[in-house]
Amino acid sequence: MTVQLEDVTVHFGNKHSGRTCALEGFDLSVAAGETVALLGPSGSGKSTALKAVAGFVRPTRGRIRLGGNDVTDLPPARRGIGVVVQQYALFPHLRVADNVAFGLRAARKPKAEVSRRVGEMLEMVGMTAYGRRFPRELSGGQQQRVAIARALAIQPSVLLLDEPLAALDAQLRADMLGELQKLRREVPDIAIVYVTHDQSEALALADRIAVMRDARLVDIAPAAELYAAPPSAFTASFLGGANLLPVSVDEGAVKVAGAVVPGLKPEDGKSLLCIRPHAIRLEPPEPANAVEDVARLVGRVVAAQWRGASSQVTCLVDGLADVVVRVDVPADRRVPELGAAVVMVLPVEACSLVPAEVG
Ligand SMILES: Nc1ncnc2c1ncn2[C@@H]1O[C@H](COP(=O)(O)OP(=O)(O)OP(=O)(O)O)[C@@H](O)[C@H]1O
Repeated sequence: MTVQLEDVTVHFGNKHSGRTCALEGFDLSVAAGETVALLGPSGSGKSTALKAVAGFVRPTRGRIRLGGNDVTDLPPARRGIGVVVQQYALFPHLRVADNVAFGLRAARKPKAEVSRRVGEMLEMVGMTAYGRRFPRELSGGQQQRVAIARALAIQPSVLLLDEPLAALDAQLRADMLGELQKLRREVPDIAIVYVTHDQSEALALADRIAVMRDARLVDIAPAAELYAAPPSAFTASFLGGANLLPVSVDEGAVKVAGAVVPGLKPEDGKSLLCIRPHAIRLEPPEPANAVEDVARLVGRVVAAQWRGASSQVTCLVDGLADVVVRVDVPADRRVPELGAAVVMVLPVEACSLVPAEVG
């Protein structure tokens, strides 16, 4: 079932308590079988958008449609949506199987159907052996799996997930991410909206990513496209921490700090060069092989952080005040000393141009 938010605006508070605009003119359409991640910094309006779809907040303006039907005025329980939030929110006094059965019983489904469906759901999330336990007797990851089983038991055609992995440690998060990928294959027709501030979750799960900032949608595109060719400076740095370097145009050539970026064509209104930290190579300052399709920036190392599989090295570029370049140096390459002069090699196929921020 398609989920549509049309020009949705949500204001909280009043003139006494102070008004917050949590969502402003928000448009989004999620097709049946599609997963869209809402990605953005804290307070950007992601949860509010999701709550508007679930019916937990009432839009100040705009409409919510499910399968083409206007549900803006329907209470949450009548929207037929599965919702999973960050803090599991299982009923503590009910056993696992009863938690999963809750929505089916509320809908007065026959006993045999309830027990068959609960069995299927627990099997799908690998929790068959835990049906008689109480939530407090489960780990965080197990509780979250039960929460997902409960949300899916009512066979919703829309599933809303609000930071479902945020309360889990790194290993569990990775395991659950795998489970969610599996779930998508098992319920292929469901529309999923996935709220996260974690770009790796968004990249792993979403068909499309909607990047949000200050109550608005900034960019929306297929995940790979948004990563490879971000349309805005904000998305470039939020998704993958891209470097953004000011360019000048000289006789039809794009230049960074006076160095030509061969093969890159100037584009109207785009004055920043975007390149990911892992795409840059560091070399000692020696004469270059001129035939390479690369830009070469001269500078020096000002900081280095070891991160296990790689080190992040921060460099300043000669001739570019106040601009730092972050470079990921893989563990098998030598990390230059602090203060060392280096050449940052920018392969042209990894460079794109984005507009500078306005306002
Ligand atoms: N019930 C509420 N009353 C008043 N203000 C609210 C309410 N809920 C959210 N807000 C405000 O609306 C804005 C958007 O909040 P929202 O929870 O949608 O952000 P978010 O992107 O989901 O953030 P996070 O990643 O921190 O959960 C914030 O400024 C928040 O303080």
